[in-house]
Amino acid sequence: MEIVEYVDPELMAIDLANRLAGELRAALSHSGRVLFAVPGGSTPGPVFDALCAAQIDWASVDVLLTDERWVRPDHPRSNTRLVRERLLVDRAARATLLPMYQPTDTPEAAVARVIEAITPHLPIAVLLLGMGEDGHVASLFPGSEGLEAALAEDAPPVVALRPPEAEEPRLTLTRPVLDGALSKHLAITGAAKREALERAQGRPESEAPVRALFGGLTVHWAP
Ligand SMILES: O=C(O)[C@H](O)[C@@H](O)[C@H](O)[C@H](O)COP(=O)(O)O
Repeated sequence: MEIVEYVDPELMAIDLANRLAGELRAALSHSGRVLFAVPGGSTPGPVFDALCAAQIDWASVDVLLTDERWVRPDHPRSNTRLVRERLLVDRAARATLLPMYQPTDTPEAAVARVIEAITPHLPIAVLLLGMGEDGHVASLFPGSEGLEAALAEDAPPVVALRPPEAEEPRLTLTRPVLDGALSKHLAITGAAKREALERAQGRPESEAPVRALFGGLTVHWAP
């Protein structure tokens, strides 16, 4: 794991967007289509704002959420909505958003359809993750029933989880898909997340799921 430190979150967003754009271009130079996986939450918005204007062959990029909150796609907490409003605009409007949501009653009922839709596009070429202060990444929250299965090497690509700490049920990519990304970045801000990352190093994956993805991970941190 490598840690890149920035002076402030604004500079981090710009530098990280440049780096992601460079990696997407490089991936496109030897592949017809590339898969770019991104988190929801509050951290990636400024990165998306910078990245959406990048000169990339966006028409050849498929975008996938690392996880989705089980709310309608027009809900303020929807990650699909975030990506549509902040990333898939400007030049990036030509990218294709793969579904991480289906209009089913429960996330469990959506899993098979989401797996069918995303599997032909794997592996992830470029992965961006966020992290919670509890060490969760994507929606791999400590304390969730089903977490162990989602962290298994042979987990299905997507599972539904109902984390006790989260406001709503989730659909999430699992360890083999996230860890199989060709390039992995984690963006975090603030002292509490930096401490959480350091604490994670000595803890089991079940207590700090971010640990499962430490191999080859580049962490971007700003105070
Ligand atoms: O939908 C989500 O909640 C996520 O994808 C999640 O894994 C997020 O990245 C972290 O919770 C950090 O969230 P913040 O960036 O809002 O702190």
